[in-house]
Amino acid sequence: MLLTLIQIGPYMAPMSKPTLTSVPKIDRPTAAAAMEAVRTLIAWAGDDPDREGLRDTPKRVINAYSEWFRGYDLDPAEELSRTFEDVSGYDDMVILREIDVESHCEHHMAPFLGKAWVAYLPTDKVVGISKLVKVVEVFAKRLQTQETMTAQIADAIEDALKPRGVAIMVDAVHQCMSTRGVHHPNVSTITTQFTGEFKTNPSLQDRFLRVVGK
Ligand SMILES: Nc1nc2c(ncn2[C@@H]2O[C@H](COP(=O)(O)OP(=O)(O)OP(=O)(O)O)[C@@H](O)[C@H]2O)c(=O)[nH]1
Ligand SMILES: [Zn+2]
Repeated sequence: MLLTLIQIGPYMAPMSKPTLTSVPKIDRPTAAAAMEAVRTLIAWAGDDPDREGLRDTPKRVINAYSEWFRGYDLDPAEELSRTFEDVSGYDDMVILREIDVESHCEHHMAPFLGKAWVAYLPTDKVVGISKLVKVVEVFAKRLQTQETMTAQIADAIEDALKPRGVAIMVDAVHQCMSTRGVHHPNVSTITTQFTGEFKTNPSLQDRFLRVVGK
């Protein structure tokens, strides 16, 4: 699956065919223009952007955006570039449980919050376990669908480590469904992506799912 890119406004430059994990190349507007856009949204919501309590809000919002969307400036391949080969023949799956996921849906820009489980079957090398958490972060800190994010995490690990297989599960609650729209706060969404032996070997897939406990 490839990212669908829609040509919008003056910020989108012509680009080459994207890969699953690439980001659009755009000319970013200035901080001043972004803060002006926040003032417009405040007024559109019905409040006065010059009111004392709201005067610093545009600055706070763009600072918050820099945190929530910092994944556009991060490269998953770089996070996974340092590997270790001396693992004394260890060749079974490595699983990271319950990695916190804080992302934003690309449809409403509302948070979706949950957990990710990341597993891979090493070939001749392993990667530092914190780097796998960082890969989840790279993709979570972008505007996402849960399906795309799940596939991108698997793809980045596949590309970098060439493992015998990758298994990813994400379980998250979307605030666009809990605080608006259908208002169902107790629904969570589960997505999975299996590659290699996790896809072809049902008993390996079962072991992963038992660890996850779903
Ligand atoms: N598949 C998928 N859908 C998502 C995700 N995040 C949000 N959505 C859905 O995106 C859809 C957008 O639907 P639209 O009809 O275009 O927008 P809307 O009128 O705001 O829809 P409602 O949320 O149903 O009010 C909604 O059904 C959301 O629940 C996601 O990660 N994956
Ligand atoms: Zn949404």
